[in-house]
Amino acid sequence: MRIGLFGGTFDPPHVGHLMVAQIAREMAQLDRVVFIPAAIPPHKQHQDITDVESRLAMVAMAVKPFSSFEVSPIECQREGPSYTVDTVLAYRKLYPFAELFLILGADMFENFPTWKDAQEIAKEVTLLVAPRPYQDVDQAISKGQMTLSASQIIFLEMPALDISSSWLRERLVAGLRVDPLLPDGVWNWIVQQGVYQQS
Ligand SMILES: Nc1ncnc2c1ncn2[C@@H]1O[C@H](COP(=O)(O)OP(=O)(O)OP(=O)(O)O)[C@@H](O)[C@H]1O
Ligand SMILES: O=C(O)c1ccc[n+]([C@@H]2O[C@H](COP(=O)([O-])O)[C@@H](O)[C@H]2O)c1
Repeated sequence: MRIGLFGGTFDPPHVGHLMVAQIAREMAQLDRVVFIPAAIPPHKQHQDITDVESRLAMVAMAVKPFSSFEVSPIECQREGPSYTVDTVLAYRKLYPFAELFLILGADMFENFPTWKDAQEIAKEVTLLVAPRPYQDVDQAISKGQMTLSASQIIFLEMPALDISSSWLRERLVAGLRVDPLLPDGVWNWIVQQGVYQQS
């Protein structure tokens, strides 16, 4: 079994996330891609982040049409910062013989060496790195303080998609439409729940 783990804040999930997951699935022949919303993303200011139940609900809606995609609440059930090493080791325990992959954008790849127990993570997974605009991956590699062999990294072949949750949030808070860039159902849910309405 080949499992892709795709962690993120997903505040909100967008079509960029779905396309990255699709290309990862194709290029690494993944049987499953597991989207894992971080309860407390270690490198983000978490007081500004939408509650994890709402993000989990949005991701569940986003993956629904895709039979190989699923969402896991594993990081929502843990106390404290959502460290990827804990998630990877939990999956290793659940699936001792699976090939594990970690999907991440080039921005995250750049600071991967600073993650908690990055070496431990790198022992367990192959990294699937998606391009992001303005992010030079070669430079990211040379900046890294840890050595990853070429066989530990697969660069996803796709155009860099200039879509981010933060830009979508800015528009949502301003009351502007973003539905063309949201997965099916997510826009209606956001409007119904008033998730990004300014208080
Ligand atoms: N458009 C995109 N192209 C490639 N990778 C992406 C894209 N958007 C997000 N990712 C990757 O998906 C993972 C989860 O990202 P996250 O949920 O933080 O979305 P984001 O759009 O980067 O959010 P924000 O703008 O709030 O930082 C990260 O590894 C990130 O690099
Ligand atoms: O484990 C870490 O030290 C670590 C540090 C920074 C980010 N991450 C993970 O990287 C993923 C993307 O993070 P973010 O902040 O872009 O949503 C998410 O799953 C985070 O938990 C993990």
